[in-house]
Amino acid sequence: MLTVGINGYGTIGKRVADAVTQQPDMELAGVAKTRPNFEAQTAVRKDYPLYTAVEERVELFEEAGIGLAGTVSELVEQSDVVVDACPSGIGADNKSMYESLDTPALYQGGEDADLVDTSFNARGNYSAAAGASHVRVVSCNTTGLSRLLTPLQEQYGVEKARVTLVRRGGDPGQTSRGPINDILPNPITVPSHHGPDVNTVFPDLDIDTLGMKVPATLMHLHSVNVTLESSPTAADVRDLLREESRLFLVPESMAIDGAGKLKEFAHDAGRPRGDVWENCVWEESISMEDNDLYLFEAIHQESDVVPENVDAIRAVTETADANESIATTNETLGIGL
Ligand SMILES: NC(=O)C1=CN([C@@H]2O[C@H](COP(=O)(O)OP(=O)(O)OC[C@H]3O[C@@H](n4cnc5c(N)ncnc54)[C@H](OP(=O)(O)O)[C@@H]3O)[C@@H](O)[C@H]2O)C=CC1
Ligand SMILES: O=C(OP(=O)(O)O)[C@H](O)COP(=O)(O)O
Repeated sequence: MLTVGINGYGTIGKRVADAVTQQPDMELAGVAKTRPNFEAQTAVRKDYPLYTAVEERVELFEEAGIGLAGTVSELVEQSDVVVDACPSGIGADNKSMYESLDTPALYQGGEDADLVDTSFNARGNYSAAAGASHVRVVSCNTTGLSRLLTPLQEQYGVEKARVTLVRRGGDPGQTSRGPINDILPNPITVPSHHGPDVNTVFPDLDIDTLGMKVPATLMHLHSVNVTLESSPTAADVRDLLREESRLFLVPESMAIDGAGKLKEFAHDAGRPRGDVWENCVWEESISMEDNDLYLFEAIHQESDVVPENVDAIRAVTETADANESIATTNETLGIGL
């Protein structure tokens, strides 16, 4: 049984914590918070041992009537693996603590790639994380791109990928984010950070990316063009992608015209928090022009990295191979719409 601690209990951390509790080979050591807000209170309601991320703030929790199990270093000490889901840059600050307590750590996509031994995507490079001490689960967008490009590369070869990412401005709870009435090239420079980030998983893949931000919170949307090294039909590509467990091909018959209905579908399907762990590829959009593949896909930024974090825990501890881990994670979470 692997004991897993979660440091940073926000959008990503709380979802990873819930996912860990569903794994047959893992137990949650606890979660660390800096303050006794609604998320801390929810953790307590779920019986997750709560640790303070800042030692001097013990009193804040006491005043709020929240009992603490200890401090974050005690959480890390008793964990076989710690998942750092702190805001971008804080993971780097925490690295020395994980090292001093000799605990392997997973970081998220907001951290720099050079912080870690390897960046990680379960379908793309699972085995690269074997025995590593510091692993970065790539960002939501890079996770989505890696899942899509891996089967295309394996089956047809990728000559060049070009992707425009229409990014949500912030998550639903991030009230200070924007834009609220604009359409931004973001970053304005080309390529955006996503292409180089994909190269942390596939060093040799030729990919250019452009990013935008729009006034939406639900999902990101990718407009994808991949020049393949062979010329399958669109039907061939649909069949190939349909076989991928973390790609959901949105059928025309569902009449899902965008992220709003995708999220509604996820809620109707009983998904926790309306999470959509899979890339959502519109089946009708999959088109071939000579060697050029075109498609649209939507990525639920709050949740697609959650199964990847679970798999990365098994990858660093070498307790399962990629296929075993992906199958267990998919089954326990209920992945497959
Ligand atoms: N949201 C997204 O769409 C995605 C985010 N990521 C990446 O995941 C990481 C986390 O992002 P996200 O979950 O969105 O961020 P959030 O801000 O939602 O959650 C992070 C939480 O960490 C807590 N925190 C802040 N400082 C510390 C600290 N010193 N020690 C422990 N906890 C702390 C905060 O909670 P409190 O202070 O209340 O304890 C905060 O809620 C980032 O690297 C991000 O780039 C990756 C994919 C998608
Ligand atoms: O990693 C993400 O997006 P990104 O791949 O566009 O940087 C997450 O959606 C978080 O992005 P944010 O940095 O806009 O919160």
